[in-house]
Parts: sequence; C-alpha cells; structure tokens
Amino acid sequence: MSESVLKSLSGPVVLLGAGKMGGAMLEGWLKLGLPADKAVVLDPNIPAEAAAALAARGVAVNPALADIPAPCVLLLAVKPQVAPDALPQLSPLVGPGTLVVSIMAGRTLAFMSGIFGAGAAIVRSIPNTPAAIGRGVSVCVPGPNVSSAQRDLATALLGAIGIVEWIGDEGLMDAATAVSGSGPAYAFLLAEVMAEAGAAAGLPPELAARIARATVAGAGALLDQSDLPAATLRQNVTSPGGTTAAALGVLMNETAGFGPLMVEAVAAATRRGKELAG
Ligand SMILES: NC(=O)C1=CN([C@@H]2O[C@H](COP(=O)(O)OP(=O)(O)OC[C@H]3O[C@@H](n4cnc5c(N)ncnc54)[C@H](O)[C@@H]3O)[C@@H](O)[C@H]2O)C=CC1
Ligand SMILES: O=C(O)[C@@H]1CCC=N1
Repeated sequence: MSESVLKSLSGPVVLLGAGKMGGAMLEGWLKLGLPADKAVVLDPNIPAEAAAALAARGVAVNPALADIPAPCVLLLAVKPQVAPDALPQLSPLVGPGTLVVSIMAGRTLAFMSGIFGAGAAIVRSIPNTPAAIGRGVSVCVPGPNVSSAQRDLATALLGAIGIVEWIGDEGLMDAATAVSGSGPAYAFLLAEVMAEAGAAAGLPPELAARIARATVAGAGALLDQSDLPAATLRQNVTSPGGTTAAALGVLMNETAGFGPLMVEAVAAATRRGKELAG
C-alpha cells in the first residue's frame, strides 16, 4: 500500500529540514519508490556534498519557492524553536490539495493552523531515530481537515521509516513523544551506564562498552522477535537467589529504582513538550 501511494503522487513531497529525522525520512521514501523528481528539499544549511548527492539523484534542493509545483505533502522537520521563522514563508505553497505533516516535538495543530490557515489539512506526528534503519515508531494525530486519503498518505510516508500508530487525542502527543520520540535515548543511555558500571566493577572499559552495547542490542532484538511479554523475558533471565535477582533488587526498588525514575523522566519530557507547544 505504502509503495503504490508514494509512486503515484500528483505533486511533490516538500521536506523542510533535511537533518537527522528529515534525512532518514527522505531516504525511506526514495527506497519505497517515491520518484526522486517528486521530492523537494528545503534546508539552507544542508552540506554542499549532501545537496550535490541528492541533486545527482534527481531531488530538487533549495529551489525558489515560486518554482515548486503545488505539493501533495509539506513535511516539517525543522526544530520546533525555528518554526515561527521558517514556516510562514511556506504558507503560499499550502493549497487545498496539500497535506502538512509535522514531526516537530511540541508544536500543536493549533500552532500550525495559525500559520497555514484554519482550512489546512495537518497531521501532527512524532517519529524516532531508529527510522534511520527502517525501525522507527511514529505516533500521529490528524487535524480536523485531514481526509481519509490524506491519512493513508501520511501512513505511507511515516510507514516508510517504521510502524505508525494513530491516536485521536492530541493531548496525548507530548506523553507519546516522551516515550517513543525520546525513548531511543533512554535505551542508548542504558548501554552507556551499563558500560560505566562494568568498568567500575573492574572490567577493562572497552570490553565493558562492547559487551554492554551488544547486550542491549541483543535484548532489543529478542524483545522484537519474541511473542513473550517483556516481563516474562526478564523473568527468564532471573534465577531465584541468583545474580540477576540481586541486581533487580536495586533496579526495581519501589522508591529509588528504575520504575519511579522513569516516571519522573517521562513526566519531565512531557512537560518540556508542552513548553515547546507555542
Ligand atoms: N531527533 C529525534 O530523535 C527526533 C526529532 N524530532 C523532531 O524532528 C525535528 C528535526 O529534528 P532533528 O532531525 O533531530 O534535527 P536536525 O538538527 O538534525 O535537523 C534539523 C534540520 O533543519 C534545518 N533547518 C534549520 N533552519 C531551517 C530553515 N529555516 N529552513 C529549512 N531547514 C532548516 C537544519 O539545517 C537541519 O538540517 C525537530 O522538530 C524534532 O523535534 C521528532 C522525533 C524524534
Ligand atoms: O529531544 C527532542 O526534543 C526531540 C523530540 C523527540 C526526540 N528528540
């Protein structure tokens, strides 16, 4: 479904911001068959080499706005903080057939319709960086003017980089951002702190880093491939009275363990999302 939707678009997909997330999304679309001449990148800071490589593949990089045909999609992948300066100039591009998709943390549907007009079709979404290997998670909420065909189009665009979850309540987006948008950083931090703890326990630091990284990656792959709940996979490691139980006694402490700490972390990220709302 994704492939046929992306291969048969009537107008271009315009990407604003070709950084980590925008760049990964563009690669996903091209891989799934979006014709390169249907992709337009707008990013004043794109490195010359990257711009030349995209242009060689047929992608239009930083054309004059007046030269861009009516877009099917305008995908907003700039930082939320630059949105008030970067978005208004794009307003003339947004016509009745244009779907605006934002991946900016915090920025609300109301903020975007304030720029693109109350009639604009807008999807607010939050992907995550495993998008770079096609293993992203995107949570999306549609604005009131989004047609079912445009929802399918957003699913195709975000589905090119991983799984897509739709929600109906925009009020949940900051919490979703705190879990899946920011979540990969928590998993990477786990690999970092396990390595540091291994070194503190006497392992050569490089060995500790290698085995911690491979362990987090292997556990993630097992979680992915198994049908068992995470709690069962955890219990399968934990011999009664053994080493894991000793560690989990610390990590699962009801007041100072991982659980309450994660609640605090997700709450902090959720609050920050609300601050970025604008
Ligand atoms: N990095 C992540 O894990 C995630 C990021 N996001 C959201 O994605 C958006 C982009 O984040 P990243 O890709 O991480 O940032 P990034 O810094 O890698 O990319 C932002 C890009 O925007 C470009 N840019 C800056 N000003 C511009 C302008 N006026 N016009 C066009 N392009 C401009 C920059 O040159 C850069 O290439 C943010 O809004 C962020 O909240 C969402 C989910 C996950
Ligand atoms: O840290 C951020 O604000 C962005 C949104 C989710 C992940 N990175």
